[in-house]
This record gives sequence, structure tokens and C-alpha cells, in this order.
Amino acid sequence: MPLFGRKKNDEALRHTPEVAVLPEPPAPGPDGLRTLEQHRDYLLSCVEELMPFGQHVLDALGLSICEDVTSGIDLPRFDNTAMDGYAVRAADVQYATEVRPVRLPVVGEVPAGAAAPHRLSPGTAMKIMTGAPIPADADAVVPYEATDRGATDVTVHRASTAGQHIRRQGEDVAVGDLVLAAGSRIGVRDVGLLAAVGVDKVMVRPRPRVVVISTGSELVDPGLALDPEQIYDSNSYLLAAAAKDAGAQVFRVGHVGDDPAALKQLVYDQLVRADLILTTGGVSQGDYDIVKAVLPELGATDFAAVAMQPGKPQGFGLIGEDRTPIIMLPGNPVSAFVSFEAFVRPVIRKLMGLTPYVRPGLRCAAAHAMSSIRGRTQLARAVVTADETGARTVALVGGHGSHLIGDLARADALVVLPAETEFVAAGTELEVWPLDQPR
Ligand SMILES: Nc1nc2c(c(=O)[nH]1)N[C@H]1C(S)=C(S)[C@@H](COP(=O)(O)OP(=O)(O)OC[C@H]3O[C@@H](n4cnc5c(N)ncnc54)[C@H](O)[C@@H]3O)O[C@H]1N2
Ligand code: MOO
Ligand SMILES: [Mg+2]
Repeated sequence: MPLFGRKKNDEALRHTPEVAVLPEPPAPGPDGLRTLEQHRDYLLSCVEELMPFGQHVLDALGLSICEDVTSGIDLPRFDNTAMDGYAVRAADVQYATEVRPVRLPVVGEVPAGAAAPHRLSPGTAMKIMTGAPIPADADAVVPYEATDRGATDVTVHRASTAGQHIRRQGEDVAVGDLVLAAGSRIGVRDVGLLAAVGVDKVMVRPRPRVVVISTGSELVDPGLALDPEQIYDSNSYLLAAAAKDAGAQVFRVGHVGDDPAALKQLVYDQLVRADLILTTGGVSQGDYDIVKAVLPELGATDFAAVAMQPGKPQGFGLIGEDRTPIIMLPGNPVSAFVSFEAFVRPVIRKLMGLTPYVRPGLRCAAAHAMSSIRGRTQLARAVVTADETGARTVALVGGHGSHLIGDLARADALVVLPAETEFVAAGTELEVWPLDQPR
């Protein structure tokens, strides 16, 4: 296994940092389970936003800005022309027509990037190109199409009014205007505006560095040949993709066998580059479910049963000297994915300084009757369909099994069947978490 930066240090590996203490976890209900909301809020209470740093505007796309940015300049910077043509005094051409054109001497030209001439004498015209500054005393631009395009003299055959085709200084953004408020997520158009007002760097919260590790002696990397008892490691890919989609910088380490010493060493070695570690597998009751057995040795951990399906066994911890958060997800692929949406995405968003989640989100009518497990919030794979009127209904895809990754890919949403529900009649309004949509 590669080591990243830190030396292998048996002493450090044996050491459980005294500082790593978790806040009191929520008390479970009479069934011994905590609710999805309790677990999510607990995780969010245990992690803090990452420290802001100065980032180039282009690399800040998708990140949360930590300062108000005001404009130091006017936009437009100066009065300039919207058309290629001639700068004139409007009074000189106010009666120009096809039959009675006005002829003016052309006294110069102003291409974009040239300084504006100090004045334009009455009865003269100056060639001017789109974006070029308006000469002092000119108050209109006659487009080429309203002239004979003359070089030394120009014939104007259409009237102009004062202000025509002039873009005014500061009409879009004025000096001191708020360009971007602290807490906003920087979008494509924000990058454009920041550049337009001359800002090259902004203070943002970074992309969390998320390390993804899967566990299981049955796992093999895609692309390699399988022995009969082996399967491909899909979870580390699924979770790495999900974390990337959520805005993280991802290090997919891959899989480690069900070997306690190897797992502990691997997780320890990754701490140096992680803001968050994700593992999958090994958190249930099995004899080789080693995550649960070994990771408490690296810090403070909390293993819980959450009243949800899929995704019941969940682990969380703050490990290593920096109290790095680790989320230990169940191994079943659909459980791992649903747990990501319920817990990991909100945590990544909080680290990034973004609103952790917006719920309830979309609401849709059930397309058919659905049964549900009482006492567990079910997050079932579903497809949302809109009719001609735009009314949306939600239908289930496939079964409830946590291994059905094909059904997961066929779905485009998760539908929430509340814990207190056993039966949902067709037409009932249900909360839906759309998948694969930019958020
Ligand atoms: N006696 C009990 N058994 C189980 C319980 C329980 O309450 N009592 N809970 C079940 C539930 S619910 C879940 S979810 C799983 C969670 O299992 P683990 O987190 O311990 O994960 P594993 O046992 O390692 O693997 C489960 C399953 O998923 C496959 N897997 C694991 N990793 C990957 C991967 N990277 N790519 C693809 N597939 C993976 C693994 O082969 C197993 O089939 O426990 C139940 N059992
Ligand atoms: O809770 Mo497990 O995640 O149902 O399959
Ligand atoms: Mg297991």
C-alpha cells in the first residue's frame, strides 16, 4: 500500500488521540434505532466548514465565497458605442433623410482600445468602432448602414437622436455595487462578472478532499478477470463519482481485504490528505465486518442503527490527530448510495460552506399504491414522469433489495416512504429526491 507523506509509525498507530471525543449521540427510540434526520443532524453537528483560502476566480467555480465582493469600477467603464459607425453631434443629423442627406467631414477615427479624443467640433463626424470610447462633445452614433461609409466625408441619410447607440458608464454596475454576496455559490455567470470588474482572486471554502476506500476480500477492480467467488468493486467508483458530483476533490483509493491490520494502516496513511474519509462495507454483524472492529482504535467512533431502508447500519468517527471525519457506510451498493445522499452529501456541502440540504424538495403524487416497512423511512428507487399539463407522478422501479444496483441506475429519483407508513394509496403526495440534477 502506498504511504502518503507520513511515516509508518507503529507508536502513532497504537495511539488513540485523547482529544477525539464525539458529542453525545442522539438517544435511540424504543426500537433501538435513531431516525434518519437525527443521524444526519448529528453528523452535521460534528463537522465544521473548511478554512477559506484565496483562489483564482476560474478555479472558484462551484465554491462558496466567504466575502462580499463590491465593484471597484463602473460597467460600462466609460461611455462607448454599441455600433460601428460615426460619432456625431445629434443636432447635426437630426433632419437627415434619404432625400435630404447630411454631409459631414470625417475628422478621425476611434477604434476600440484607443483613447477618446477630447472633443468633436460641430459639423464634423468621427469614425468609431463598437466598444470604443465616445469623443467628448459627441452625443450620438450613426451606424454605417445609415451612411455611405465615406472615409474623408460621410453622407448620413437617417436622422439620429441624442444618446443613440451610446452605452452609458455605470449603467450596468456602478462603483461600490455588490457583485457577489458572502455565502453565495460561485456560478458560471459569477465568474464572468468577477472578471469583468477586474477581480482575479476570491476567498472561498475549498473542495473537500474526500478519500474513498472500500472493504471486502471478495472485491476486484473493474477491468481485471474474476475468480468464481469474486465480484467487482463498484462502491468505491459509485461513491467517488457521487462525491465528485457533490463538489469534492476525490481520491479513490480502492479496496482493501477484510484484514484488520491492513485496513487500519491504510486509513491511517490516508489521513494526511483527507478532509473526509468514506469507507464502505464491514459495518454490520458479520464475522469479517472489520471496519466496526478496528476503526475505533484510530479515534472516537459512533456506530448506529438508523431507522431507514436501505442504509440501516451506519458508522461515523473523528479520527487521527486532526480529528478527521470518517463516514463508514454499509457495503450493499444501494445502501451505500442512499446513505451518501442522506448523510454524506449534506456533510460535504457543510464542509464547503453550502446549505447542507434543502428538504422537503420535490413533491409528487404516487402513480400506484406502494407498501412500506413500518418504523423505517424507506428511500425507494423511483422514476418521476410528467404529463402534458406538467403534473408529476412517481412510480417505483424494481424491488427493495439493497443489492439491486441495476434498478438504482434505472431510477431517476428516490421516493421517501415515511417511517409511520405501511401503505401508500395511489395519488398520495410523496417527497421525492431527484437524482442526477445539478444542485
Ligand atoms: N445478521 C445481520 N446481517 C446483516 C444485517 C443485520 O442487521 N444483521 N444488516 C444487513 C444490512 S441491512 C446491510 S446494509 C448489510 C451491511 O453490510 P456491511 O456494511 O457489513 O457490508 P459487507 O458485509 O461488507 O457487504 C455487504 C454486501 O455488499 C457487497 N459489497 C460490499 N462492498 C462492495 C463493493 N465495494 N462493491 C460491490 N459490492 C460490495 C458485499 O459483497 C455484500 O454482498 O449487512 C446486512 N447483513
Ligand atoms: O439497511 Mo441495509 O442497507 O437495508 O440493506
Ligand atoms: Mg457485513
